[in-house]
Amino acid sequence: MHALPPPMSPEQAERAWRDGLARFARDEEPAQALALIAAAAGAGFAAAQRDLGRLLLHGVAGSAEPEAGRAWLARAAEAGDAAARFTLATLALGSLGDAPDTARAAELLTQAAGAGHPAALRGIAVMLGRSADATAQAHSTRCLEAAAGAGDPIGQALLVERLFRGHGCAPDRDRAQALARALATGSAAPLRPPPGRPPASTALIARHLESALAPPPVEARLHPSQPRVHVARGALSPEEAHLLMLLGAPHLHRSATVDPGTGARLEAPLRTSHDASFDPLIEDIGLVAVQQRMAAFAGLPLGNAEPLILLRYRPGEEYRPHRDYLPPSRVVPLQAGGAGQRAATVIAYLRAPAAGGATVFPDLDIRLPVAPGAMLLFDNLDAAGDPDPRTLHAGEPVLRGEKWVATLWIRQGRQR
Ligand SMILES: O=C(O)CCC(=O)C(=O)O
Ligand SMILES: [Fe+2]
Repeated sequence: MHALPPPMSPEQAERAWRDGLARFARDEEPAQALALIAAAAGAGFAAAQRDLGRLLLHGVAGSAEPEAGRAWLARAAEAGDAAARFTLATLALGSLGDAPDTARAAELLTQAAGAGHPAALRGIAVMLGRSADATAQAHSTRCLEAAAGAGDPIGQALLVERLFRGHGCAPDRDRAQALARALATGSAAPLRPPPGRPPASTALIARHLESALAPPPVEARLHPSQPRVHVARGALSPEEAHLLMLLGAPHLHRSATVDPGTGARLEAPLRTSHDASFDPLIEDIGLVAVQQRMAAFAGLPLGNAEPLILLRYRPGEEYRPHRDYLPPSRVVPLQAGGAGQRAATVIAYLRAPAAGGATVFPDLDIRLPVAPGAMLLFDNLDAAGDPDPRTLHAGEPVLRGEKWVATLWIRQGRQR
């Protein structure tokens, strides 16, 4: 008979959890580190349950075990852990390809925000900030103030912009500048502390989440029949565009293409931009909502999408004429249980350069200048589901300023 391990006291559990995290931070003995955190989780320590859940979800010390990960996160959330609630909210919104459950996401977000969780407060702020309604705007600014006050650097950067432009609040350039200076020097700025209760009701948040996931109305059908080339304007709020840039900027690197023969990474003149890929596991409500909206615009589930890619073009940089569908050697067909071809591409335009950078389709005689906040959808396959060579397209060289976009390549079948 196996002897059961002796029960852990809460103090011992906390010590095991901290020890496990420290070992991860030092990059030593991940299996032992995981075992320590698992022991603390088993003893009922909520923070350890949350971290174990996230480690299993990410597959950090072994292969990913998403179901077990979710179960541990649920236990931590039940015990009141705000960060676990926030992680579950991003999952409920469908970051990993589940059908979105906005009511559940709103409930979890409200709870996490009520406990002062910075990213939850920021997520609510960005969602409510999409609305022109004055009450929603006021709630939104309060949440952003609270996120910034709780030390969230992205919330602080968004708040600077809001104060500067007077979006959702009175413009206050002095305070915006003081805050920007304080952030640049890393000193603590005078900010409002996080709230002791939820800053907006669950019902209000659920309503705004619902509309944030809905497909934007098509404004122009530049090619109405297959392959569709459709445009929606004002599909992203300026704050959402800024959020994507802030989240991805630290991870930008020189774009590369893949050699179709060898699969090797090539820094080719085809694509001279910088890019960053958003791992679907990144926990951010605004990031999930934008991706859901992009997928909905294409009429395909987000679960079929590859990771969203952020692209930045500086003067002289371009994406020369290319097609987005993959060489047949890199496609596992649907019938073989794979995700199939890249059925559609959705591009979200985040920032316009001062000159240049239009997206063009030479064979369809289409030219789309960059309009921040717009989304472009095009099919890559013909009506029979085969690659359509007429989808040849390019990002023209940027002449002045910077062009930022985010591209979602969506497969025929489940990818996430
Ligand atoms: O930047 C552009 O205008 C086009 C981008 C593009 O073609 C892509 O990301 O696949
Ligand atoms: Fe492309």
